[in-house]
Amino acid sequence: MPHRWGYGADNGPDTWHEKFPIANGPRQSPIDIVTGEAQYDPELRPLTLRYDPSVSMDIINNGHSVQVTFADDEDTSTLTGGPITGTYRLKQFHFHWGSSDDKGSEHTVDGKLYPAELHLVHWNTTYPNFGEASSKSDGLAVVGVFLEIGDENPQLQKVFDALDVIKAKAAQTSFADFDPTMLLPSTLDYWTYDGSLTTPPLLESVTWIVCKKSVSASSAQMEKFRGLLFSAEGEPECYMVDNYRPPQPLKDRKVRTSSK
Ligand SMILES: NS(=O)(=O)/N=C1/NCCO1
Ligand SMILES: [Zn+2]
Repeated sequence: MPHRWGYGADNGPDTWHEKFPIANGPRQSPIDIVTGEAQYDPELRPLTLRYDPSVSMDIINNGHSVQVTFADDEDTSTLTGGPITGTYRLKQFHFHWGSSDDKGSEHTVDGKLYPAELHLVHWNTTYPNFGEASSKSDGLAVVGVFLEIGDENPQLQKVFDALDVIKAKAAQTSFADFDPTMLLPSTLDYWTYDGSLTTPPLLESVTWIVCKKSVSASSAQMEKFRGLLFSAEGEPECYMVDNYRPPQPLKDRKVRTSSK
């Protein structure tokens, strides 16, 4: 059985470079966002996120995260504007979280870790599909949203309610009519930089768009993420926690901001 990547001691982020040498590449993600270093760029446009709930399909435990997938054969759920040119289609969203509320996000802000981070993954429609786009330098755009501990989030609750039936790796269930717009913060000011997937194959094809404003989740809701398993049915149970890659070197990159 191949030695699959994960977040454990013997297959975690520090080992990924063995099979994915790009792990030490020039534009890896996530990064620590040093707010004082971010450059305001007046040419950055507002984000336009137009999502159609009718194309949400299912929710799956893929062994690394919980992921909601969307039908992406038409421009029904798209990202335009912001730092990108053209139209990017929503493929899926997923989360990263910690074993406790003091960690879990992938990006950090002035060294601050959030309890979780939502990633909305989009691909550039100048390419035929996600797979092709994922190997191009401008192929993907991921919108990151931080989750903070606060009031219970009724929109997120729909995701949490589905988790009980997808506890083990590879489990999935239908997840129709979900509008991811409801997961977005009230204002869409953002930081942006050129980066990579934060999970293998770590391809350097992502324009990162990290929202400045976070959304809330209650501690009880956060606890529900931690009930998921990295392991499949019949395997020794391994709880899905700390499924985040730590910040990587900024190297020769600048972070821009859409607002002063
Ligand atoms: N955490 S991430 O960079 O969004 N990773 C992925 N992998 C496949 C799609 O998004
Ligand atoms: Zn992610």
